[in-house]
Amino acid sequence: MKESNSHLALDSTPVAVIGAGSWGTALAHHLGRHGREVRLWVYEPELLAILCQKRENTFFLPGVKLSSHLSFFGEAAEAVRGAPVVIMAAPSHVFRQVLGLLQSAASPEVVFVSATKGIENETLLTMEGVVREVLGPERSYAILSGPSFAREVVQNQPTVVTVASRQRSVAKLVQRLFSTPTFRVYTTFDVTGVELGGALKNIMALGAGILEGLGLGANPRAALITRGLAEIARLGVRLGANPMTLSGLSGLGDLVLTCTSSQSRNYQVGVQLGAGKRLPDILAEMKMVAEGVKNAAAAYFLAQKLGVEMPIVEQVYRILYENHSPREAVRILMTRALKDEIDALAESW
Ligand SMILES: NC(=O)c1ccc[n+]([C@@H]2O[C@H](COP(=O)([O-])OP(=O)(O)OC[C@H]3O[C@@H](n4cnc5c(N)ncnc54)[C@H](O)[C@@H]3O)[C@@H](O)[C@H]2O)c1
Ligand SMILES: O=P(O)(O)OC[C@H](O)CO
Repeated sequence: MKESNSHLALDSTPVAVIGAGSWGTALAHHLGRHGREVRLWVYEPELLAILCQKRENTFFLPGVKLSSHLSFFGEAAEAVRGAPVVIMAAPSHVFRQVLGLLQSAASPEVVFVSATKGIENETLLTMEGVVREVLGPERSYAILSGPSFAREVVQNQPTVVTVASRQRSVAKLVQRLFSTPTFRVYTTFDVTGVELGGALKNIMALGAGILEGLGLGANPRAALITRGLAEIARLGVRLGANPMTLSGLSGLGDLVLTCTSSQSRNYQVGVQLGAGKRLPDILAEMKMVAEGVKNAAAAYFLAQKLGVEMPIVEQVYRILYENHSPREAVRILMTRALKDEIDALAESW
């Protein structure tokens, strides 16, 4: 992709955040409290009314008085009109549909930043692919990802993430936009690696939760993180990612975060599955998204299509969609053909 916008600079024009879930709200608040005007698009009309009245996202991030620099919009096209940067924070299964709502209003020069971690089920594309299909191949695009729970970001806990763009000037612009003394942003060119690391760790977090729900200990969790990373790298490298990216913040960093913290929604879903609860019952009680649930199917089919071995993803998929027993899944993983560890790792790295 050509460096067409090396002139990129940030003025005081408001930026848009599309999606007022916990992450979109946290990112908007983060920018707002550092003085940037932010237009936040809200999908639910009831939530829009509450935000306008109380400046609190009672649906997805309750208990936070949002920055006075935020304004709230029910029309996505209105929120993005004139904005130099559009931050997409809609879940991956509606990302394409939401892009369609704002397509005609976004200027051709706008920088799209995805804060979404996922793979589209129907096309097996990450969000970069979806943006290019919907808006055209020449759009400036970046992905912001890494270990970052929304709640901790609003609490100003030190958070370190990565922004990837195929255009260095775009990555630098997004780095400048978000960086503060408590929110540190690294840059990279490796969009594929950053997007796959973020999407695939959600499936591993489901797996770690399942182990916890089964009452298994710390040993299997450490094994799952390590072998999970090997699987992520195997698929990532096959799709052109730099393996070093997968051991960075957006890969290993986010994998460790979500496989070891009950703050992770994916981990929480896994715990309930491991404890014997049925997936439809778990999802019926959740307002928030656990991207790994849909992404397990996308990753499983992507791996099948490419002939990449992903045994943990396969077992998580079978538990979610084929009603397999979590305990049996552990048995299958533990009794696979015995291997040399270095040979097995060398396949992926
Ligand atoms: N929450 C976090 O801590 C966090 C951190 C980093 C990245 N992310 C990623 O951010 C993305 C958004 O997740 P979230 O955690 O903000 O969501 P959330 O679970 O907090 O909220 C659900 C979101 O989905 C939206 N939504 C539901 N149905 C919709 C529809 N039909 N059309 C448009 N929007 C619809 C809701 O409006 C809301 O914004 C995900 O890809 C997630 O992996 C989340
Ligand atoms: O709550 P989760 O599992 O969706 O994880 C949220 C973020 O991706 C953590 O970086």
